[in-house]
Amino acid sequence: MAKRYGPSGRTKRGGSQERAERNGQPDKRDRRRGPSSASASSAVSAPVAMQERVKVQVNGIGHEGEGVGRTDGFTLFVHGALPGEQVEAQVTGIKKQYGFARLLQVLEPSPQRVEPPCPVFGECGGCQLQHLDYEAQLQWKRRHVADNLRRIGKLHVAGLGEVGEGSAPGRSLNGEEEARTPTVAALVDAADPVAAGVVVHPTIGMADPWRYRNKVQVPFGERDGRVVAGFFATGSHRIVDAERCLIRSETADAIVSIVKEEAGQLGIPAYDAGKQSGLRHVIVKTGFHTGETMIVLVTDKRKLPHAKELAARIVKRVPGVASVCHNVHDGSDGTVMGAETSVLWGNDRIYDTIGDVRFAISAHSFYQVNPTQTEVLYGKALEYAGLTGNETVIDAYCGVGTISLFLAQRAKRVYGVEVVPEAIEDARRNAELNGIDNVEFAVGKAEEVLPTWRAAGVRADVIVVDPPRKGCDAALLETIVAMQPRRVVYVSCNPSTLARDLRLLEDGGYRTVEVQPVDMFPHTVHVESVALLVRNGTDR
Ligand SMILES: C[S@@+](CC[C@H](N)C(=O)[O-])C[C@H]1O[C@@H](n2cnc3c(N)ncnc32)[C@H](O)[C@@H]1O
Repeated sequence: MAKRYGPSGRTKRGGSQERAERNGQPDKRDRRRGPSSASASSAVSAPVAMQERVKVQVNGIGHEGEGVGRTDGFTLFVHGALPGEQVEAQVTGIKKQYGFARLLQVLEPSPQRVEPPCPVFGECGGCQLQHLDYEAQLQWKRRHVADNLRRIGKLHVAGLGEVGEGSAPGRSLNGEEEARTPTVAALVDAADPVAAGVVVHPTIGMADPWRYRNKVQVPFGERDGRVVAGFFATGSHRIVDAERCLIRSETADAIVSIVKEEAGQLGIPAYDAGKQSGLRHVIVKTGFHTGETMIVLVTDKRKLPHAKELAARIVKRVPGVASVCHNVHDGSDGTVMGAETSVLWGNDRIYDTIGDVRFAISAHSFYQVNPTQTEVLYGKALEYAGLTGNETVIDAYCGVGTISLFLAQRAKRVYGVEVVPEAIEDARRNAELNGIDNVEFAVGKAEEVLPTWRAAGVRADVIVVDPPRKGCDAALLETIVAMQPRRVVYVSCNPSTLARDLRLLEDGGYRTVEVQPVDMFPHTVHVESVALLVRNGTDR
């Protein structure tokens, strides 16, 4: 008889489900998560009723890591269920085209189901896939990228058939499908690579996919006169008190406990939304290669009582602390830090290296959070750029210049553009720190700055883009097409906007040669990838 898994606290409902139940209206995200657009226009009357217990055959993974399955042909989203499983679930929300259900028990478990090692998995909003074997996570991420390229980008993906063929949207790659997928080497060596289609490589995972984050942001609060610190429960601002997190370092775990303890002893209050006064977040950043640590204490008021004493006590107990800062954030805009930061102890920045390049990291700097995989990702971007030392390269969306400086070591000249002025200050400082003088940074929107560079006579051989989740502005893509670089390297944290943008570039005369997914965020649904495009008529 099949082993039965109880729902436990680990299979709690997700945020969008709660939202949908609250207001009875599909919000934007709910609409996005519906079944395939092909059937979206025809209303289907649901064959299930609220609270009904149903059997669901699960065949996919949704945007929030939930199982996507069917009962009587009706699509249900079930948190905690996995592809290939049959589960019993209770219907908790019904829309025209789909519904939500709470997992009651797994009747036929997937062979890829594993026991999540974290005791708060499902309750915490941080990880979504700990119950799926790591190899299977990597396979799903590859498939997810390929599906997006095919469905949204209308690209011919090597080995995965044409649009409309094969798997349903969101369907996971199971072992059988993986076995049918031709090997990458076979595809790359194919006599006609254009006809073979875009090669989506197997996701590059981590040898040890735990404790990988170099930055954590821990919310602090008060409940029943007690300080709580941990993470926000899925889809809410309720803080779940937790001392350990398996994707942050043990040092970060220890630091958070120490701050909690010392602040308690000094009588420093934690943030209480009603009273709005006290310690709101503790941020810990660590240089992976240097071991240097920065601790940022975020409060809602300018005054942090016993601030220096607290900093001194932390430094005494934590080896490797190079900086303790105080940041004031009195808003409720959903961001963690405000604009004002002062140093309580040590320096205003720490240092780390990526490859041979040294970077200064301040309290505000954006810096990739998985240092091991960042080297893999940037290494791929560098390989795809195909530099010989004679090229002019543009790095759009350059942040603090990480990719720009990485590329500058192999290019004639690199131009970086970024919209945040402080990031460009950091980028210039980082160039100086490394004695790199063949880079030029500009503040502004990439879609506005690139046309001015073009007008000024800049001719790019390679353009690298690394946009935020919403992808590239269409005006930027048009400028790229007009500038006709030999290669475009697209680094993306969102496969759907990647696919949309690749379509525009393909229509503008580029060919997507290959895409490499890199697992920057193990145990989450996030997928990072880097794509190589070449101008039609050029060899890769
Ligand atoms: C995913 S990050 C990449 C940063 C950098 N490449 C790295 O790896 O550290 C995207 C960056 O694009 C910047 N950005 C957002 N919109 C922009 C725009 N329209 N033009 C230029 N930069 C933009 C953000 O501030 C952010 O630094």
